[in-house]
Amino acid sequence: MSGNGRAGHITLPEIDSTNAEGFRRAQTLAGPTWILAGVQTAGRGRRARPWSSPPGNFHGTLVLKPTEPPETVALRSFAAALALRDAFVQMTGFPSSFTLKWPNDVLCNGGKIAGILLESQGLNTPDATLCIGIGVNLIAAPDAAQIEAGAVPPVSLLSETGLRITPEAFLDALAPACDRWEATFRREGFAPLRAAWLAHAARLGQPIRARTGSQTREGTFETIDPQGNLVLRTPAGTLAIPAAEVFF
Ligand SMILES: O=C(O)CCCC[C@@H]1SC[C@@H]2NC(=O)N[C@@H]21
Repeated sequence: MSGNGRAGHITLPEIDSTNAEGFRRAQTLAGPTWILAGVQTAGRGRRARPWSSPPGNFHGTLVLKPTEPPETVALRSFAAALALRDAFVQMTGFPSSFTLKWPNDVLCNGGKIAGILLESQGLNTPDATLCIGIGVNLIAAPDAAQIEAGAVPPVSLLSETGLRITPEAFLDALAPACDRWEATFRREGFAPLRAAWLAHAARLGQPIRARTGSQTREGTFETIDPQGNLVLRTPAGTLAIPAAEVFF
């Protein structure tokens, strides 16, 4: 997602979190930069969950300096999900295996293979930083016992396809895919990303549950709207939900 040419790469053997490192380095970086780590000792997931980060899996962060307002910056999670799916399809040749789960998980044969954590600081200021953190279970998935009841079970690329892909080889596919979706987003806005995302959405038109705080709503997954909200048709009416945990 460099926008103006290829992003730089920094590879580290071990770090607490590539997102944390992205923020520490942000003001020293000349332009968009990938930070790749062999191991994370404090990998973080969405909703303050830990992210299992063993050697052989992909743990990387793309550090950007966005100039747009927060609601536009947030839409880059869809660009990242689409880029991830493109990279998986390129590496495996199995397009039908990879689907997208709102807001920003990538599934393989219905199991969670990758997650995205967008974190930002100082948006709307000259020091604005966006860290797009991406974790991919290339060779190992966390134990299903560690996962919340009802959540999509984790899988690895190795378990699902038999392919052993290194993190470096994965980045070679992912970085250009991110650049392509970033260029599309800048040129044409969210509409083409929304259309592509919906074309690969898991459970579209089907019943799902969306948990926001202590409230869980059941309904039909209608679409995502032009702001990226989940649109859920419920007996009480149609809701546009900006943030939730989705269960199938
Ligand atoms: O909860 C999720 O699904 C998102 C997981 C994101 C994990 C990645 S691994 C690289 C980057 N660094 C982190 O600490 N987290 C993200």
